[in-house]
Amino acid sequence: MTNLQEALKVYFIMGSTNCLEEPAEVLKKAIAGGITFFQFREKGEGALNGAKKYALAKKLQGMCKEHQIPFLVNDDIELALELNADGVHIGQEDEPVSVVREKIGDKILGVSVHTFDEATSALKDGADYFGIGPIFPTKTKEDAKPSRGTVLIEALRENGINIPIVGIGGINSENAQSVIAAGADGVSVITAISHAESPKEATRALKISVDGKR
Ligand SMILES: Cc1ncc(COP(=O)(O)OP(=O)(O)O)c(N)n1
Ligand SMILES: Cc1ncsc1CCOP(=O)(O)O
Ligand SMILES: [Mg+2]
Repeated sequence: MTNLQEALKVYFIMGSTNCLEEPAEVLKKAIAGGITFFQFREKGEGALNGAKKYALAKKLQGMCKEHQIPFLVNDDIELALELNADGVHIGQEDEPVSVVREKIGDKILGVSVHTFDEATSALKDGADYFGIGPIFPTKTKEDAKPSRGTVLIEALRENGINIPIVGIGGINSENAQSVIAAGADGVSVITAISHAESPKEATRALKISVDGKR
């Protein structure tokens, strides 16, 4: 496996409902800007299902493969297995971490955690990395919890928990460095790239911010 900590730096999450143009076009531009990780998250009003969802996932996976970018599937374990994806991302309302670990073997398993207890359970049950957020307010996820800044990331690091962590929720090139400074290894974003006038430039700017060059 690639070094996960390093690979999580600029983590783009997207599905057709997040895009202002063809999803493949958006992904192509994000790849040109330098994303390091990708999650297919086909969710929300108007989301694709069945064969159409599979076809889009397959197309985006092919693009990621061409550029050696890990391709994860959000929530849908069966789709991830069918596609032989690099991994899955699940949250507290999805299937239990231990069950998913059993199903996916040594594929990458990302888990959303919101409290210290959720984090220690997920760690014990086989998570490879944590997604923590919303860090900042977001309109992208309707059922998101209130934003809580970077307190949980800081608490985990202060307690010696060194699993790879990405922050999520309302992150952009202006605030990404503060998430890294709190102890995250990377930032995961939807609209900062998918709704940008130039997804390529937005990705570049995020990368610079994560690398602390501004
Ligand atoms: C990297 C990353 N972190 C958190 C999430 C959110 O997962 P979840 O809480 O299961 O919510 P949905 O994305 O399924 O709506 C994520 N997808 N990715
Ligand atoms: C999926 C998810 N989980 C917590 S916040 C969020 C949405 C992030 O989207 P954005 O980067 O547009 O705020
Ligand atoms: Mg989920």
